[in-house]
Amino acid sequence: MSEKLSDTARKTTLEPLLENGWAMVEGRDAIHKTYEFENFVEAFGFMTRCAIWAEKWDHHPEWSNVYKTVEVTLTSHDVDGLSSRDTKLARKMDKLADG
Ligand SMILES: C[C@H](O)[C@H](O)[C@H]1CNC2=NC(N)=NC(=O)C2=N1
Repeated sequence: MSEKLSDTARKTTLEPLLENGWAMVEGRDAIHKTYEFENFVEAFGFMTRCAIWAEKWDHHPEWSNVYKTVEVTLTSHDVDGLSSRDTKLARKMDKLADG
């Protein structure tokens, strides 16, 4: 359990993500990103690496995969909105997607 992101945290931790391919989801306090990979194995490998961190941090993405595309939505269900667990997981996912 944590708290919804404060206005200050939205400026310091959310904005950099919004400049790096993440976007607010319409009608929800949630962020979304579409990752494109070379092929299915790269996409599924990314999901496997993310899943290990998600489980370790007990924070789980809403996501789907079609061939080499992975769609990710992050929000914190327990606070019904964005928390620092979402920005932390988003940064990790961006790192894992890079290599
Ligand atoms: C009991 C357990 O800690 C909760 O169900 C966790 C698990 N993973 C979660 N993931 C996300 N995205 N939001 C949550 O509120 C959440 N809660």
